[in-house]
Amino acid sequence: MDQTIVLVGFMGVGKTTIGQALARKLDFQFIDTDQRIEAEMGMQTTDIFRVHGEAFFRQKEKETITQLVKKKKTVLSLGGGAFLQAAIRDTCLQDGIVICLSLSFDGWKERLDDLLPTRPVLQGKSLVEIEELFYNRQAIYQSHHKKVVTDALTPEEVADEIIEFVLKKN
Ligand SMILES: Nc1ncnc2c1ncn2[C@@H]1O[C@H](COP(=O)(O)OP(=O)(O)OP(=O)(O)O)[C@@H](O)[C@H]1O
Ligand SMILES: O=C(O)C1=C[C@@H](O)[C@@H](O)[C@H](O)C1
Ligand SMILES: [Mg+2]
Repeated sequence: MDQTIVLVGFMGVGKTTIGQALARKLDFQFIDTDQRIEAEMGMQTTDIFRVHGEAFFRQKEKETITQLVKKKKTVLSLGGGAFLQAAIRDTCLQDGIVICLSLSFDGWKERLDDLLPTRPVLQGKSLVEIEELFYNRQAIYQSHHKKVVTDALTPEEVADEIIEFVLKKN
């Protein structure tokens, strides 16, 4: 099993944390696409949105993911909005194993304070608007090979469930 494992889901569901645990267990490389874009641009995501605009970020995100999903032995953690683009969904479903990480809104809300400063799409929104975005976004994450509900699981347990799935699949 050497195919790239792609983690998708809303901001803060645990893609980076779980992705790192998963990569360590599988001895795969871990790449977070937000971090990759930030390193290339030498700017934080919030500043990329502010200076260059969201459309610029989305284009960069598409180019970055299209290239990285072709790698082997990699866990790829996507930005929370990446699956808004059909081209990204298609390439990930074709070339990778797509795992959707899911969390209830109640569970997610507990992480909100940590996420707010660094997530441009949450800034300036009321809790009601954020909840609406949370539910509206769920449709795009339904393009996947496997969904894991993470509310009652530690990152290690989620990683183990993903490993069980990918080993069975191959
Ligand atoms: N299974 C879990 N149980 C408890 N806390 C978790 C779990 N997974 C992640 N967390 C915590 O939730 C927060 C958000 O996690 P993380 O940064 O990995 O999310 P993300 O999906 O990568 O977010 P983003 O899309 O915004 O980059 C972190 O503080 C992390 O420690
Ligand atoms: O959900 C989103 O639209 C985003 C999520 C983050 O991971 C970043 O990719 C960026 O802040 C946009
Ligand atoms: Mg992340």
